[in-house]
Amino acid sequence: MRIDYRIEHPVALHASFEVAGFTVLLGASGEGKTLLLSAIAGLIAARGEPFDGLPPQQRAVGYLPQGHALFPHLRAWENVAFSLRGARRREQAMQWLERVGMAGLAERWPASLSGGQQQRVALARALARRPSLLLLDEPTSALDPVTRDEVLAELIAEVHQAGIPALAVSHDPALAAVADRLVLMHGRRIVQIGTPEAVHAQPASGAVARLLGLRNVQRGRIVGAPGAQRLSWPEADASLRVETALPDGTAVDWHVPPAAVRLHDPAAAPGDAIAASFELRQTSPHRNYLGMRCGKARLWVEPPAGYELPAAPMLSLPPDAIRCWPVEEHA
Ligand SMILES: Nc1ncnc2c1ncn2[C@@H]1O[C@H](COP(=O)(O)OP(=O)(O)OP(=O)(O)O)[C@@H](O)[C@H]1O
Repeated sequence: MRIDYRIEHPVALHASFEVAGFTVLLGASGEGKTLLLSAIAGLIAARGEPFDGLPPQQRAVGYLPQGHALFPHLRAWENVAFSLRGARRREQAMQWLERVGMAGLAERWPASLSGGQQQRVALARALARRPSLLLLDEPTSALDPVTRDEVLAELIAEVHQAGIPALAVSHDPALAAVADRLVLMHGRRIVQIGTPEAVHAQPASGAVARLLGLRNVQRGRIVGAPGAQRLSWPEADASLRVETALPDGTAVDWHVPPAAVRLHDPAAAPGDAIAASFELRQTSPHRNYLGMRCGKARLWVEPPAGYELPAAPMLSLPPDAIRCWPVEEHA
């Protein structure tokens, strides 16, 4: 389904993109993601397709606002039945609750349900309207990481099974990772669209790289003519070797993958290595990162297994591992 909406107030925003399967619109706080969903749902004044000019109740959207917004004075099943009409509304509501694994808690009040359970009831309520488009505002924000992954897996399975295109807006890179399609918003416009694989392989800008949650996105400037270029990194008072076609003086966002950063003992460090000090360790089941302070900046390093950090480590960055993007005007 093609979305094309233009908002003038309270901020100017234009978004045009295709929603297919589980589509995630990723954007920083304040970009206008909630406004866009409200516009599509008909809750604020805006022009656009689909649903242009229709009052909210006539728009075939299932909208899950932030915090789920269940009616507190209605039981779980009554929340789901809210938009249903006819003698079978209770039965139908129960069928939707069954689908999201909540039939056993149908008589509960929203306040007695966990965040994940409320989310499922809200999803059942949105689906019960038989929408042609599902809108989800920050669907993972109220959930702890374990619940988040479970609820998300169910949500996506449900979206795929129901065959309803879903647009989720978020600034959570974890949500972006499970999308069928990613839409990146920066500076109140769409800056990149693609599968998570394609976007991760080629982020269009430093802003996109930050939105994807990449570690080690820094600011700098290209200095020198092609062939003899350096990357000036003021925060660390460093000048790095770099391979780029960008001209002398270009302000850049740049990125180096943590696994590409080399750690050295000072006695064996290359001439242009940067002095660093250990700040923190971040360990997860599959990854082990060291946060290293370099002047005013922190660089994340992913050392080889069993690596013993020297007392005064030095860091070097292979030029071919550094990716540079010109800084955008509005960045
Ligand atoms: N009713 C309003 N009056 C004035 N400004 C508003 C109003 N609602 C939103 N804004 C402004 O519009 C911009 C976009 O807001 P919006 O809530 O859509 O951002 P968002 O991308 O959803 O952010 P977040 O991720 O923090 O929820 C923000 O700068 C916000 O301050």
